[in-house]
Amino acid sequence: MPAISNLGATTRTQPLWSPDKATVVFVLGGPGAGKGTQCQKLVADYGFKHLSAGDLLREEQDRPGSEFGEMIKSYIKEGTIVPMEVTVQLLENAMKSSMDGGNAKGLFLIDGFPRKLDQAHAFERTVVPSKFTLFFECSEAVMEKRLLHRGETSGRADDNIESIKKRFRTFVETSMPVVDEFEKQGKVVKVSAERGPDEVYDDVKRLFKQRGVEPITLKFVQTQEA
Ligand SMILES: Nc1ncnc2c1ncn2[C@@H]1O[C@H](COP(=O)(O)OP(=O)(O)O)[C@@H](O)[C@H]1O
Ligand SMILES: O=c1ccn([C@@H]2O[C@H](COP(=O)(O)OP(=O)(O)O)[C@@H](O)[C@H]2O)c(=O)[nH]1
Ligand SMILES: [Mg+2]
Repeated sequence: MPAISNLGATTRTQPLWSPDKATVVFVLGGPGAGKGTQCQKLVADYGFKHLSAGDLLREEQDRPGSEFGEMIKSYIKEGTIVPMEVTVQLLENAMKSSMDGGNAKGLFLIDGFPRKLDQAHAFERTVVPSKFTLFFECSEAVMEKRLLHRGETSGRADDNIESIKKRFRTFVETSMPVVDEFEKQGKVVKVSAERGPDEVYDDVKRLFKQRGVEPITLKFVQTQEA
């Protein structure tokens, strides 16, 4: 991944792309709601590039020589939101390299972002306005169970009960206002995320269709049996 040597993105006054050059669907929901799991399914069927803000931050945290590594580590452990200049720049860099590298249509699922109003405003003002937000609704009891299970193998510093409780609090206090704001604009697609991954995905597909987003059609060569 390219280094984030400058954090200029958020100082621009115009978006880098117009919505006809880049289609961004934000994917939100509490920690453990299943954002990453559903994004993987969507990538296979719709040709989106999946960008997880959390993954990009963890990658920058572990990049040798990063001036932001220690800062990112402590925000993640505490379940708080890394200053938006860093995250918006990481996303912009990843979007540029995806579009240079074959994602000519510029289809993006941005997973776990924006988690705070300042990030939402900065991204839409300086990178590209989003198409809509896919929001996974899930109770804390279910999310906690999933995260503790994930923590058995994830190696993540924040999949433990102390960090999970802090992340829930950040989600309610800081991230839900983002969903509320997009909802007022009619830009939220809500899905109940408590059933199994395939049942949840059936709803996602149905709702994408309603929003005019269709799967990639694969052309099969028909073979005839003698
Ligand atoms: N619908 C589901 N039912 C049960 N477990 C799920 C479901 N979706 C995801 N999981 C599991 O729950 C954990 C959290 O899912 P993940 O996709 O990483 O969520 P998020 O990105 O929202 O934190 C993972 O271990 C995943 O395998
Ligand atoms: O825009 C973002 C997205 C994530 N994070 C941090 O990264 C952590 C993990 O995010 P991720 O999306 O990977 O967690 P998930 O919800 O998928 O469990 C969050 O708790 C935050 O501390 C952040 O600061 N800004
Ligand atoms: Mg995730």
